[in-house]
Amino acid sequence: MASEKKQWDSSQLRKYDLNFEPIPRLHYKDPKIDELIKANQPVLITDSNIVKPAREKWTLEYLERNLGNSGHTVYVSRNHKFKFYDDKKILNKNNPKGVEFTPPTKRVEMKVFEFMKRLREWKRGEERLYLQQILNSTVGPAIVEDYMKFDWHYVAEKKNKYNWGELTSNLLFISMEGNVTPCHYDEQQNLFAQIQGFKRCILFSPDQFECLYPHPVHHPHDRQSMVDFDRPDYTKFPKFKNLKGCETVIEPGDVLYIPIYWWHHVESLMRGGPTVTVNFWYKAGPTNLEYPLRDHQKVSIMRNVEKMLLEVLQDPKEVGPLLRAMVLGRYN
Ligand SMILES: O=C(O)C(=O)C[C@H](CCCc1ccccc1)C(=O)O
Ligand SMILES: [Zn+2]
Repeated sequence: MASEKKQWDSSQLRKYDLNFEPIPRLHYKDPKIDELIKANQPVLITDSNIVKPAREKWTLEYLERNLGNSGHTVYVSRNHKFKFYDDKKILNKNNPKGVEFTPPTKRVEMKVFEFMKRLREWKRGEERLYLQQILNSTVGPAIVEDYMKFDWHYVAEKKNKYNWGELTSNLLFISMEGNVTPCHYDEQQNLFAQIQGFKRCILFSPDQFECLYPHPVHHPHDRQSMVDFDRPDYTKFPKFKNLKGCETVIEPGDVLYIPIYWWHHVESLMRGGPTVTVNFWYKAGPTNLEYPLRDHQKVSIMRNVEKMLLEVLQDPKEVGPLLRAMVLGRYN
């Protein structure tokens, strides 16, 4: 059969000093999908109807007409990176225990027609925009109607089979081509449904924690890697060169399972046009402690130790010295 025209090529992927295994791509009826999800392994699910109505209708024009007239959350960046930060951890007058921090991106409320205008008129080199909006009652009725027609039976079946917690939110992402969400992990299970355009997703398992150097838990960039993938500082982060990951390029109609605590770097392909994604975030299900512990459970334990130490020491500057005093020369 005529070879399918490849819809993108490797020149559209950013170059990193790393190489990756491919993430398995399986048809949504393939039972191997369940084995992988049960084992908390990433898998790309193709040809599903999970977000079928969106696949059929959510063009940028349709979204502009139907996303509703309230302001939407848009991040603005002077470069291609949109490193997420948690406002609640920034030092300010009503948060004296916060951290001195200059946000790398601006967050603004923007009407959808203004966002779309900026998208259409954007020239390379100008500041970039990234709309990241929770799908809730503020969106127009047509969007709500399409949302109700997602294949909720399929996602409910997965949720129950793996005893995930409840669905916390669906976020809508509308990104300019070339935008990057730097490497981070979330404490939620994630079904990541691609609607328009192509996104390259690079994933690392929780056991790569030592190679990715996350910011301290109390930092606004909690859960984000400190390593700049574009210019890694191998002196500060020597283990970054041992990093092992897997990657895939998701296409419209694909759904990527991003397991809880798995690191992920996401980029909208360069010169690939705007991208539209909807994610499904689920809380972790109840976990009974079984031994040997899973790697993501150790990450959760480390987080709790950092939180507890900050709680009792009060001063973030004392946490490092105490941990070093406790382990150096004793536990190594
Ligand atoms: O769905 C996910 O988990 C992603 O990381 C998708 C990612 C945008 C995420 C922005 C963000 C990062 C951290 C906390 C809250 C929001 C993308 O697609 O660019
Ligand atoms: Zn994420």
